[in-house]
Amino acid sequence: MLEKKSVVIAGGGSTYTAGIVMMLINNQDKFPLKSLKFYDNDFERQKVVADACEIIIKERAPEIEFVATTDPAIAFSDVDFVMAHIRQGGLKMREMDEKIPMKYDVVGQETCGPGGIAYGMRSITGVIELIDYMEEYSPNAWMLNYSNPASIVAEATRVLRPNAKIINICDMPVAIKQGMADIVGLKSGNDIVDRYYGLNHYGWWTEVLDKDGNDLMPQLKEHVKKFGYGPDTSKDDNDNPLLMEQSWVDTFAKVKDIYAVDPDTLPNTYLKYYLYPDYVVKHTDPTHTRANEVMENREKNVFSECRNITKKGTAQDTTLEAGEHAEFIVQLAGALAYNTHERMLLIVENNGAIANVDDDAMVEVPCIVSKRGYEPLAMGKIPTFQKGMIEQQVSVEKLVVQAYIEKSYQKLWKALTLSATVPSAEVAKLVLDDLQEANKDYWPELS
Ligand SMILES: NC(=O)c1ccc[n+]([C@@H]2O[C@H](COP(=O)([O-])OP(=O)(O)OC[C@H]3O[C@@H](n4cnc5c(N)ncnc54)[C@H](O)[C@@H]3O)[C@@H](O)[C@H]2O)c1
Ligand SMILES: O=P(O)(O)OC[C@H]1O[C@H](O[C@H]2[C@H](O)[C@@H](O)[C@@H](O)O[C@@H]2CO)[C@H](O)[C@@H](O)[C@@H]1O
Ligand SMILES: [Mn+2]
Repeated sequence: MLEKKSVVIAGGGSTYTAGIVMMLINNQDKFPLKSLKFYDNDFERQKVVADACEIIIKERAPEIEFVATTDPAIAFSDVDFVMAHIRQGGLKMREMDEKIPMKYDVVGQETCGPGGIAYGMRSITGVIELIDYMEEYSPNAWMLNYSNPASIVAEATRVLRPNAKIINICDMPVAIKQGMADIVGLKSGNDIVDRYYGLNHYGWWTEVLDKDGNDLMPQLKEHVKKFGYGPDTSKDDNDNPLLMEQSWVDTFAKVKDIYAVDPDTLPNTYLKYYLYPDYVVKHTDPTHTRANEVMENREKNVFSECRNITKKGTAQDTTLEAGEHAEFIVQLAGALAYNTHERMLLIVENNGAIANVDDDAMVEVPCIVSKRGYEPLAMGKIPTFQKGMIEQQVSVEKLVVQAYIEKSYQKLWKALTLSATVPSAEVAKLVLDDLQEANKDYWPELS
């Protein structure tokens, strides 16, 4: 009989909250809950999701105590896990992050390049606040953090709260592994055992095996060479839900060109922003970016379905469902709670995991997760190409965090200048000045 746990979801009004609730409910045999709380700093937004989730819980797992609140003392008391996914500034500020760089023909992206840097400068404040609430009200709890940009958030928490029990995570490798499983005919990404190294949204696979130890890389490389992580276009058998959206279809297909640069490894999709920034700019509509698509699709759909459930008073035929994103965070909580020793990709302090990268870099590598926390696996020495890229990007992320702490315009300018997505210091300054103006309600005042 497993001991029941209590969870607070921070960012209760997120478009991902309902999916995590569905996953938690479906996993009551593996991760039983005593209580589930929602916390958000926007009462109205959270209420839409909370009202629907209250109905879902009453219908499917009425034994779980449910509370939604904007009061940190209520939210963070007596919990074992904080599952965090806040978006400081909301999707409206994401739109700014994406559109401002595009004015100067620079990649406009949520987590990469100047947009990611701008978002990082907003997120640090919010995530540090959540850590402080957790440490005040439930000092033994773990925070499992999805809030982006995960690399910059991870570096900030390493520096500002070095002893905090926070694990920063990303679902992109999880989604890619599901894509790999589809390519080789395995059921799930969980059937894959991998070796991977890099930073968040910036990494490479060196080994992909099945559970019997068979090497899947040759088959995957044959596929990726032709189709990236997209489906074989000669067949009509794609059922990956992510590939229902054209922008993700394009991203998965572009992996073909990322792979061509280093055919010894298999890449993370996000490397396209650093290796092909000119292509990305050329293929982005500066007046209608991904933030617009998310507001018009995922946000609209989730919120209208939640309102629908509340209006009907039942969720019996709901379209809300749990995906890989929810599966990963619930699986991680289960591994920490019940000592499963599962192998998972986490964003952790390097300390030798990548032998020829600085110890204090926040890297993404496979870890063994148990009641004691996580133990990173040694990935050994990496080649010159990846080492050079990683050192450049780690420096960008460190400069952002230093700029935040020291309130330094100069350091932030250096961070943008050093990003592989930005062509010159001059362009970096133009983009930075516009981002600073747009973020004046969120960033520390820089001088
Ligand atoms: N790490 C990953 O791989 C991964 C995957 C998917 C989403 N995400 C991240 O998850 C987050 C949520 O994404 P979304 O599209 O659902 O965003 P969203 O805007 O729909 O939801 C975020 C919620 O956080 C709340 N919020 C913002 N600042 C807050 C604060 N300081 N304290 C408490 N609540 C706060 C907002 O009111 C909102 O309800 C984003 O940071 C996104 O980038 C990360
Ligand atoms: O543009 P968005 O908001 O749709 O996505 C941005 C996020 O993209 C990645 O997450 C994917 C994930 O890989 C996939 O499994 C599924 O859950 O969709 C997610 C996006 O909707 C990325 O890892 C995140 O960091 C981004 O925020
Ligand atoms: Mn991610």
